[in-house]
Amino acid sequence: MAQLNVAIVWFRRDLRLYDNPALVAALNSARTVIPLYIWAPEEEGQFQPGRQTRWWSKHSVMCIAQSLEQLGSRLVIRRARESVEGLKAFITETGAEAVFFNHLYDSISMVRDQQVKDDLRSNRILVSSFNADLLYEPWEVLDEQQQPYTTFKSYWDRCLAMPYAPPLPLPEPTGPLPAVPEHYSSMSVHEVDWFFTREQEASTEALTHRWDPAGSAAVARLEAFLEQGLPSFEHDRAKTNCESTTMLSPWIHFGSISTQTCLTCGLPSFEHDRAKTDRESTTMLSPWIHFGSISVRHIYYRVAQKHAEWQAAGRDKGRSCLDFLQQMGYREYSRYLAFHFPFITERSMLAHLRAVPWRLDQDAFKAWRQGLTGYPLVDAGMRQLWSMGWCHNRVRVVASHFMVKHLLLPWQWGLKHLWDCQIDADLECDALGWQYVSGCLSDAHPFSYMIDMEQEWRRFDPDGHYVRRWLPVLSQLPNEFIHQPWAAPPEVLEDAGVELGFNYPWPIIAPDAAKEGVALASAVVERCAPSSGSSGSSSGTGYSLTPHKEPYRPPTDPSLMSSFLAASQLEPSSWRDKLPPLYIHSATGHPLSLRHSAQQRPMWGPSMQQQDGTGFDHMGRFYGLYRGRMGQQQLLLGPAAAAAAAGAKRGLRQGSGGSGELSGGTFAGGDGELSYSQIDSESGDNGAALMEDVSSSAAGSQELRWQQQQQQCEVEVEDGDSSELLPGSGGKRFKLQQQLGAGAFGGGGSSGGGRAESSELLVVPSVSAGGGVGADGLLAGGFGGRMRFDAAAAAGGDEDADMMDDDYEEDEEHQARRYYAGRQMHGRRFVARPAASLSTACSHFKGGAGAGALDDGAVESIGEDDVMQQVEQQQQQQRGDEKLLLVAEAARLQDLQLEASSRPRQ
Ligand SMILES: Cc1cc2nc3c(=O)[nH]c(=O)nc-3n(C[C@H](O)[C@H](O)[C@H](O)COP(=O)(O)OP(=O)(O)OC[C@H]3O[C@@H](n4cnc5c(N)ncnc54)[C@H](O)[C@@H]3O)c2cc1C
Repeated sequence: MAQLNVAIVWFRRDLRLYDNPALVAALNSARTVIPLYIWAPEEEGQFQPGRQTRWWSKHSVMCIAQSLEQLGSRLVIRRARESVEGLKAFITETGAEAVFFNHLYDSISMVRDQQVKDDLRSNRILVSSFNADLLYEPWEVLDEQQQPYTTFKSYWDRCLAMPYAPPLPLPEPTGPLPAVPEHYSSMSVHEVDWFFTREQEASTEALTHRWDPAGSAAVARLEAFLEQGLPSFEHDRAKTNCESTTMLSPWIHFGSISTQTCLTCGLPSFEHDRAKTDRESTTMLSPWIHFGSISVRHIYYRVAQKHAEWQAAGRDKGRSCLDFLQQMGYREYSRYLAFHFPFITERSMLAHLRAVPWRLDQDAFKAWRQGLTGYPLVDAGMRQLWSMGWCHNRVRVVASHFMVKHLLLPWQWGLKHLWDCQIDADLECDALGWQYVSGCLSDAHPFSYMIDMEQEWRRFDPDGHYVRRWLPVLSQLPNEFIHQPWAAPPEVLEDAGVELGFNYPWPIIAPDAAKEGVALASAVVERCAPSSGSSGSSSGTGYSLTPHKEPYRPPTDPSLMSSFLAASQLEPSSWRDKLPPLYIHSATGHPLSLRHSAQQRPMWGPSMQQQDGTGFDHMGRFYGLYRGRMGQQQLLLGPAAAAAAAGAKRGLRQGSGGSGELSGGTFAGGDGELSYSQIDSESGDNGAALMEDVSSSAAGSQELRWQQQQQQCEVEVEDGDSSELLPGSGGKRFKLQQQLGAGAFGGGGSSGGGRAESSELLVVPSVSAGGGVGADGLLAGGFGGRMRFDAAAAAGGDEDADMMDDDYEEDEEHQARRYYAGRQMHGRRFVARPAASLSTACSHFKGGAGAGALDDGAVESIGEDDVMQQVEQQQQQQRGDEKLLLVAEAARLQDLQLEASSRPRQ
């Protein structure tokens, strides 16, 4: 019987109507129940939602708002800097007497929720909170001494043996809900600033084609999994390609699904299928689970129900069911650890693991993020992640393990990167994953353990299907070499069109060297390990059980490290010198930092290797789709185009990565992802603030610009024929004092050309188009420089590739038309599209279009008239050498500005 007049249900990551105890309690307590959602990302500090999560939040909130409306209620959406303030203001406005919400377990939420309780209770407001996220609350599952468990097995065994079952999922309220009075204003979902910028929002548009955040979609996925995936989960879950798991995590996270719906899709084979990388062996439900769109209790009981059905039918699928539930158990455990040890997002659970002498190498980190490590399984995973925001758990394990062990990069960096780019980004699960792969938990492998990469690919992607899908540049390699292109004989590589160091990197580190590095680092760690039973550890496990949130510490604890160094009589610098060398490529193919040049491998091959644009670019990134708008025209561009497009827009801080990542294929190779690499955790800055700082990340690399500026690179333009560069072509040549063509043009745009011929940059019309004529265009280009170079040659050239600049001046109309034609050049056929000419006219798409020009089919719906119209604009804007000179000058100025803004802060 309702006793109160007005109560508020505060929705967070429990975005569903069924199995929502806070909603039920409110409905039972008050005559008017107001569902409230407060968007206050800033209060999450450095873990405020990443780009992908923002997209999901928006759509998830839209779904719950619709569901509430269907029942006669209304979701009130408010914006606040801090939820507490927003909540208090709304209570004052409504005169609410009670607030109901469901628990969250990350440290930021726990602190905030406690503050809410204290604040409201001191104002005599009733506050009640409930468990809607877990089978058991963390404080329910304790050992005999009433202490938390610190190994998963002991924890999960206890959960399975609990004397009482997890709460049954509550049904959805039936009948109409109390109406929310009109005068309580609400933002519409579209008014909320979900994203940092409009460009960022646009960059997530492609997610719409991949994901449906509605709770009903999660339920459908779960049901399908229970029928098709679960029976063989025990064997197949390691198939990493994609859908062998539920992908329910965001729904569950936001609470939009309940367990009943979940339990019928891939469950029967879960035990066999879940680890296979080349097909759908797991549920892929993680994003829904994360957002609570699906309830974990619903999943739990649907699996149990399914198990009972199979048993009754004489089918023994117990192993698969248990294996699957164990995955859910890991999620439970992540919250359990976060509750009892709230520092797990920042510090190793095992104290001595804080002594790992990390490499702190931004270039290596960047190569890893961009999928340019030269290890196909790792690179494929990172590209899938960029493209979909999701990849199979096994791939996450392999990729993160590679980062931590092969590259010796601090796991906290990886955690933040995944936080930014995963669609199911979930702080507790993310932290648990990283703590495990880094050996930071007492039941994890020790730090010295390294997974056998060969065994991984033989087991999880034996035929290379997964790698072929996400690294099309390697797709023609025979199975034998698909996972180790470096081992293929030259003729095999040539037949497959793979040019190591050019369209796919050499391995960033040799396996033996990686082992050496880990052995060295392990020596430090072991030295710092507490002896069994020493103080500071719990039960001899080495755990530091400090039960409160500790302040952030640098990845390598200096005090631990210095004691090791003192003991071993090593200087810090000499220690670092002992680490094995890395070979690093940038996204633009530029050798960012080639240390140990004596051992340097051949990096670059001939420039005309690129095929005729059937779906991948010169660095092996393949073309998907990027949707953009130019006037009324809908554009579909490849990732290079997207990269450039994003890069072209000055002030679009996250640059090409933002666009690239949505480009359907893989990531675009831009620097959007720099946002996290730039995060200085110690300062506690968040992604948003730092994106502002990464102003030079548009299309090229901050490092490049910085380096270039150091070397005072100058650009000059020379008239004349560039036949040495490209027989028969009549392009313009930019001479760079240094080889840093990329830097000279402020972006990847010109880097292809610049790098291709070492110190010379051939400027052909499409490069000027793509590389940028006009201020914005200077940042255009992305990594497609070389492609534009080729494309331009092909597009403008005759059979002997005779082209460009003169024709360009004299006959732009003719040239524009020629972009439609396929051309022969050096025996290769190029199909050049109007994009090249389009690029010159559209300030937003300048660079990309140039790249798009090569990409057969990447540009759609561009009529010839449009091209001509754009050429007209182009004629007005840019003419010949003078303009190019201006461009060069503007580029230099821009670099100066970018350099100033990107200079490391003091
Ligand atoms: C370095 C690293 C980072 C990770 N970051 C995240 C993250 O941010 N968000 C996230 O949801 N998962 C994370 N995981 C765990 C795991 O990779 C995903 O949960 C899983 O791949 C999701 O796919 P699925 O829904 O098909 O899983 P299924 O196998 O179908 O499992 C069903 C559900 O169980 C949970 N689950 C499964 N495996 C794990 C696990 N190892 N740890 C915790 N929960 C699990 C998820 O909620 C998942 O949706 C991370 C793992 C690693 C190694």
